[in-house]
Amino acid sequence: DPINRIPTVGPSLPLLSYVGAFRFVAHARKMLQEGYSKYNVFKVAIFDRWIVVVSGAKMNDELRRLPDEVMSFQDAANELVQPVYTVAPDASVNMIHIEAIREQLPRNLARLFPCVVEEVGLALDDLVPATQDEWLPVKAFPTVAQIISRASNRVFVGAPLCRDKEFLDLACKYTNDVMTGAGILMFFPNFLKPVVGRLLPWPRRAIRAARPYLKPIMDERHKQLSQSREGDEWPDKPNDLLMWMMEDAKRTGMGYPEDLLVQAVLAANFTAIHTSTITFAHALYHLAANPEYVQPLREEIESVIKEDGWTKVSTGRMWKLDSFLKESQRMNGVSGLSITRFALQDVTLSDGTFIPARTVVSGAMSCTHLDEDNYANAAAFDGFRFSRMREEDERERNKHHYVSTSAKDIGFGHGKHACPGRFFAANELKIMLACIVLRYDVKFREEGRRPENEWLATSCYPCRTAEVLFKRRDESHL
Ligand code: HEM
Repeated sequence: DPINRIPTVGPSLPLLSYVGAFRFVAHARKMLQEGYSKYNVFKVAIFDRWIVVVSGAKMNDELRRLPDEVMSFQDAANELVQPVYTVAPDASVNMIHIEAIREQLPRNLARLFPCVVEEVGLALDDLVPATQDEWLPVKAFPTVAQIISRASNRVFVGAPLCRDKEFLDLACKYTNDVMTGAGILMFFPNFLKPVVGRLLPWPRRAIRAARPYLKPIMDERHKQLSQSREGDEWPDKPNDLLMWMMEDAKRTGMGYPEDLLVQAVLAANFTAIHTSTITFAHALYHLAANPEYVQPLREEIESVIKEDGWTKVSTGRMWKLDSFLKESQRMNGVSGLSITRFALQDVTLSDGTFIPARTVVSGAMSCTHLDEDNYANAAAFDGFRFSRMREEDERERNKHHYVSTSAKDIGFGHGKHACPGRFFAANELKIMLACIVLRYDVKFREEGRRPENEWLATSCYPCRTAEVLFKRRDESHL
């Protein structure tokens, strides 16, 4: 097997590779770093396959440039997540939510911005009811997940459903179940995945449970849509992902595919909640552990809002806020890997490495982000690293935005398949961080100490049990 010629981190003999796969679950970060330091291209074992990992910015660029017919993004997602069994059977084949996330969501961001500001404010009122008198301990990770799912669903299905606690719990649980399902299937060889996949109960249960929440809304909209002619607007027509998908379905001759729409709403929740929750909790922990960032952030946010109000455009002038989130994502990320692809044919890389067809290949994200060749003092959190770069060099002014990607900066992937939800995610996370900075002081009980990240295979979670202490600020001067 030509894959044996690629150097391995961990044991490489057939049975011993399972030992490597177990080690990878607990020590992925170390093993990726070991491979990155030693090799241009290396492989690690997971339970059902090898993953070939490329090292460094140059190789990331080479990987992302390979066309879909050679290195496929979608086939990699299918192989690793098995979405037909873990996400939703129909929405994984007919991905109407991806089309809407790619096309309509970015176009509507400015119009939806005030809705997200309102929803985040209301969610904080409910979930973080801190006073000025004493510190309120808040279990940060699940609280962030609730806020993210509420704000995201404001844009996916609108109010009041986005405030329904049971619907949001369902969406968050579904997101975790998708990850559990994908984790379970990884233990089985390819020929058994369809058998075991069909036995996973969660997607079916979630689709059944979500239907009664969505059906009345969809029926009402369908009625209105049937009565309106192409191009006609009805007063107060909702402007959200569900509406865009329903219009698309009508336009493309699918009619009113009820079940597909329910699945697509859930699938959109999966893509948005998991990644955004992890990313925001990482940033919140940096803020709580590093109070020196609070004042400069407050000054920037307050002065921009005072001058120009709070809009998508004015938020673009909050360079420090943007930089803080980007730096947090550089240091932590959601995964040790990015730009993950599946070879549909044999490929020889520029360094001579031969990759046989049907191999999963990926870029070493965390190692790229912590490489001194790419970032000075890379191991240190420097919240205003990117805003300084924009200020110091005029030519750099339009680079280093949170949403920009490059071969050195692959937190949102890079190239044709770079995350299409990142423009929305960046807005949402900036609104959340700004609201928290304006309303509260935050800290950890053990001041200045950020809890260790929890790596589970390639996933890089912030500590999921940590409490952040919140105290409401005196806002009478605002
Ligand atoms: C901070 C939060 C987020 C992070 C860190 C993130 C990260 C990523 C990454 C690394 C990829 C793979 C890119 C590649 O391999 O080149 C991706 C793809 C994707 N993301 Fe995100 N994402 C986030 C938020 C979102 C949100 C909020 C949505 C939806 C509204 C979304 C929708 C998608 C979709 C649909 C894809 C697949 C793209 C394709 O099919 O080409 N993401 N994301």
